[in-house]
Amino acid sequence: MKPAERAWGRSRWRPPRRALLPLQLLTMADLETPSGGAALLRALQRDGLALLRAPPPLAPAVSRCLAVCRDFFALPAAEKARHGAGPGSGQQHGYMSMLDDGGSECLELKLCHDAAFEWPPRLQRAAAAAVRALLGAARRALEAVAAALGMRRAYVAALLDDAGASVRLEEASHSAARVWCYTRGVRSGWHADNTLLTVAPRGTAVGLRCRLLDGRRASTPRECVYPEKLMEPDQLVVFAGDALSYLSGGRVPALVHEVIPPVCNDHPRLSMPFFLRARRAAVLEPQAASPHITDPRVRSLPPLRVSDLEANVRNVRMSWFWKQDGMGYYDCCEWHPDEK
Ligand SMILES: O=C(O)CCC(=O)C(=O)O
Ligand SMILES: [Fe+2]
Repeated sequence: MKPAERAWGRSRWRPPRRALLPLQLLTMADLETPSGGAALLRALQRDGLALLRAPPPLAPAVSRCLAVCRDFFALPAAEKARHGAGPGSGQQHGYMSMLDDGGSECLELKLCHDAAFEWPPRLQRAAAAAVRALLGAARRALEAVAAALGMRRAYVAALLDDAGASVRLEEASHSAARVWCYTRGVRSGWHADNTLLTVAPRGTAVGLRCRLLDGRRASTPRECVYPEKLMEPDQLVVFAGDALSYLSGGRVPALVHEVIPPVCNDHPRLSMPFFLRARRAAVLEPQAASPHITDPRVRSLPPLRVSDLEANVRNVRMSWFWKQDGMGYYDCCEWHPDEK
């Protein structure tokens, strides 16, 4: 043993855990302070993602929801199909099977469902607790980032109108959790989410792979990170999607990521990312959000309806100047089938 190692072994001092992480780790209390918000923004800009220690009720609520969902996914296909609601004003939600092409299936659990949606038995209460906890954390993270960006608080709040279930669905925020079941171990494909922010507890197995931003070209594993390898059960990974990226005029990049689920049909990987989205009818206006921005490229960004961003009309999500920098970070991105 070398002397330095012996000294280390005797010392009672241990480096703080966050020093071991290549990723920024924040608490909910950090988000209440300007320096915490600035640290989250810096991490989203530098790495593309950050870790957030969630409030104590979150982890048990998510585990309970995943346990009920696991039972649901084990049901016969015809029974599961009864709990899907096709695209409509509230968008597709409930059960969706992509087993034939993507090898996965999921339950999209929204805050507001349209009348066609029938909850799977036992799921509603477990899902509501988990979704509410994830929504709370995601909103706090968004408020903190928006404040650090100097965005108008009232503008951002108005994008997220989560009024009760009786509202018109087009006018309601369609934030949602997706419980994914990667039944056949097929990779999801690289993509950026269409969200303002995505927050996700770790899945039941490691599978999420993210392109680190300063890696830029993501062709080698060294430039990617599997955040779930670093995460504790009470932590969330937080990253931006294209809606926040647009609203910030590219100051916050949307994280490029994919899922490489383990191939194990008996114990498929389950995950529960939460997508914080604006109302579908809302219009994203970078200048209105941040009137102090003088960059002419940002000032010339036209207002963009959330539903157009989500439908990726005329490939709008690849047209923005910060995606044209030639560095390849956004290369090879695919859109989810329901976003085409
Ligand atoms: O399953 C996961 O961990 C993430 C899924 C994902 O990236 C998505 O639904 O957009
Ligand atoms: Fe995603």
